[in-house]
Parts: sequence; structure tokens; C-alpha cells
Amino acid sequence: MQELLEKLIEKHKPVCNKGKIPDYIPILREQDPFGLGITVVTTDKKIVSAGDCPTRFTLQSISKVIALILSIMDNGEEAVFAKVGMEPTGDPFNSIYKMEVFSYSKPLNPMINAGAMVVSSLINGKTVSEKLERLLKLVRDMAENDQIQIEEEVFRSEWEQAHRNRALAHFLKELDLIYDVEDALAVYLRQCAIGVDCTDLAKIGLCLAQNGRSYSGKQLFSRHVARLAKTFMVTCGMYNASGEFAIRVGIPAKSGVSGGILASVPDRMGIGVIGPALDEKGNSIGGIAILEDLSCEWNLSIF
Ligand SMILES: NC(=O)CC[C@H](N)C(=O)O
Repeated sequence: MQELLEKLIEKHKPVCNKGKIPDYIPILREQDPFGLGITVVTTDKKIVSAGDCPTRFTLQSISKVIALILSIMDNGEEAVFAKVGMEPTGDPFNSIYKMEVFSYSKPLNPMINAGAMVVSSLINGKTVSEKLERLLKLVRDMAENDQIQIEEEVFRSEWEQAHRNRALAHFLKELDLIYDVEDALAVYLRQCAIGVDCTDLAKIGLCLAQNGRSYSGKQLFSRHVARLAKTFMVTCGMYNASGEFAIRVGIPAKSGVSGGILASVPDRMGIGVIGPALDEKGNSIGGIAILEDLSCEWNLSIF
């Protein structure tokens, strides 16, 4: 395993050249564009890493999966899906286009920014910090790492430039889908700034692969909720590249603008990848290349 992962890192490092670090969150520009790392954690408890794995990065959009899990646990499926849909959009993650043009009454799914803000504002807790504490606890429990923190500096950097997300939140307020614009934005942008490494991500992926059971065997949520999360990862996890990813890789996965990818191979393994250089749809260019080879090599496609 170790040898193969190292080989794949070396093989795909050059492709990072073709990617770009996004610049709308200024602090992300400090990431290494040539960084590439992967950790795999299997159901029989092997942990194997290669490349730039000690690197810490923020969850960004990957947090949407965990916020969805908590929101469903808190409110039940019916209440959550009364306010957010289940269909892929085919549009970029921060688009408002379909909601506006077709007068939909709710965001199309929980993996786009608009949907994620609705979902996170439903998390139980009287204040922004109570909601975030509960979300942080679930992230720590899934990764079995109590050191995981919100990186306030990353939050600040995005908060100051969050014009598009603030606009989305105002739109959601007009539709009566969130209670307060600034609070919804504060929860959402802080959840995006939760700092992890590849091993944390791989363990989170393993927890989903084991239907809600963590690495050391704690049942954190039901098999049904895990199934919902993995299904959204397949249909919407890689933004408007989810269809091609399903064909080429075939693993439930969720990417983030920091270059992280969370992947979960049902009943087999969790995978965490980091590669900050992104393709034009906002997915880690090196990360996707590695996952494609790995899926082929180990026959990981669920289809
Ligand atoms: N694709 C992403 O990872 C987007 C997350 C980012 N914080 C945003 O809202 O724009």
C-alpha cells in the first residue's frame, strides 16, 4: 500500500502545475501549490500515508457533509428537506442562478453554499457558538482527534471578503429559509475554517464507510444518516464535476476549496487527500488524478 501511494504521489505531482490556488479567500494563497498528500484508513485499521500529510488545511466545503449529518440528527430528515432539496444543480457551488431564474423556493441541495447555510442554521443551539461547538464535537468524534480547532485566521480572511456568500444569505432570508443573515454566515464560514490533516479526513471517511461507526468502534450516527450523506457525496460532492467523477472514480467524495478531498469507500476504507492546486471547477487537480488511479488499481468504484 505504502509503495503504491508514494508512486502515485510522485506520478501526479507535475499535474499540480496546471492547477490554481483560488484567490477569493486571501489566506489560502499561502498554501503550497505543489503540495500533494494522501492517507488511507482501512476497516481492518491500517493507516497508511504518503506525500505532504502533516500539512494542515481547512475543511471548507467538506464541512457541508458533517453539518448535514448533525442537522438531520437534530431536526429529522423531514424538517431538513422541507428547506433544502436533493437534486444536483450542474452549476458552480456558489451559484444562485437556478433559485433566482426558476423561482425555486429552496436551494437545490445541501452541498452548494446556499443549501449549506440553510442546513447549518438548523443545527441545534441558541447561539452561533453553541451550534459550532456541537458541530466541532462531531468532527472531532468522527476523526477521533480532540485537537481539531476552528482556524480563526482563515475564518477572518474569508469573512472580510464574503460578498457573494453574504448576498446568498440575504436571498435566503428573503425566502424565509434562515433566521438571521449574519448568524447564518458566521456559522457557515466558521465551519468551513475547521482545520484538519489527511489522517483526520481519512478517519471521517472511514466513519462514513462503516455506516456511522468510528475508527475505534463508537456508533456516532445511524446507518441511514450515513447513507444519506454518502448519496449526496456521489450526486453533488464534487460540485458540477460530480458526474465525471462518478464515472472515472466512482467513490462517494466531497471536495473543498482548500484542496482537500474526503472519500469514503463503503465497507472498505476512508481516504483523505490534500492538493491545494485546483482545476477550473474548484476540485484538487492532483487529488482527483490520484483517486482515479487508486480506484482503478484497487477496484474501488461502487458502481
Ligand atoms: N467550495 C468550497 O470549498 C467553498 C467554501 C468556501 N468557504 C465558500 O463558501 O466559498
